[in-house]
Amino acid sequence: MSSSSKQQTAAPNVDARILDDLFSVLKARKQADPSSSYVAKLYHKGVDAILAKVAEESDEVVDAVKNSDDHEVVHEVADLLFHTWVAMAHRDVEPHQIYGELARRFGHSGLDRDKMDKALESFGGRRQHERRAHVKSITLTMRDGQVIEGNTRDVSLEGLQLQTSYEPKDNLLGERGVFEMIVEEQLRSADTESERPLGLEIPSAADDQLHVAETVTINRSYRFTCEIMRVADDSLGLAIVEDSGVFGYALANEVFKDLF
Ligand SMILES: N=c1c2ncn([C@@H]3O[C@H](COP(=O)(O)OP(=O)(O)OP(=O)(O)O)[C@@H](O)[C@H]3O)c2ncn1[C@@H]1O[C@H](COP(=O)(O)O)[C@@H](O)[C@H]1O
Repeated sequence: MSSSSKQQTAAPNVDARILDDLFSVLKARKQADPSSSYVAKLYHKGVDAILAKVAEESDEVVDAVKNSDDHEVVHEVADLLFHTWVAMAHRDVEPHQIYGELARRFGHSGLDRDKMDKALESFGGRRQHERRAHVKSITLTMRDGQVIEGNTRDVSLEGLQLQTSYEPKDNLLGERGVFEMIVEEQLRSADTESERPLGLEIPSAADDQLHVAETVTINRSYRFTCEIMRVADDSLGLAIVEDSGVFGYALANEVFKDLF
């Protein structure tokens, strides 16, 4: 057994977290010797071989559901999920992106999704598949008490684009902190004009404590580690750090509820 596979002897989670456990192993196998690992051998054979297995397992799931017992269905669905995860690892698509997309869709039937997609298309269009035209006012209170006004725009599920007139912008770059997305349940009604301000305080680089100036009382709040980064020559973004897909869920609820 190769040393890297020895490392995976810890008992796996027997719930959905197994998908994350598995993905960690699949990522580790990118450095493994193909002779010691089925996954490494697949990577070595290349993307066509990986996709051929996904297609093969998909056919086997279809056949099992139509003609076999539950045990066989479970076996083949596990094969399909596994090989799909290998394809994702090959593409460096992380599980949380899938979770975030499913969260975005959560609670909306297929019809709602069409409606949602249509609403989004008329709402400044869907850019790069995940981008949503979306403006929320934001108040940044620096550790020295300086207040910076801005707003979030062009939101993707990985982060928020931050626009602020604060200068020099470079002073904010690289600052890490936690920001809280606060979702106002009572404002869900479609006829409520709501510029929901988000409270955000960026600490000085030396201070990782963050006191979020909560600016909206809410039913639900989510805290995310973020880092200020440059997203274009003249604008900043809040990159969500180590998000487990909850950001996508919170954002989906916060953004899409305006549309219904
Ligand atoms: N979950 C799996 C997993 N599921 C299926 N497989 C392999 O995928 C192949 C499936 O091909 P086939 O469908 O042709 O084989 P089969 O399933 O036996 O036969 P049928 O389903 O066609 O009837 C088999 O070789 C299985 O062993 C897997 N190989 C590895 N993993 C995981 O990946 C990790 C890394 O594996 P290695 O890289 O080999 O160490 C392991 O620790 C596991 O957690």
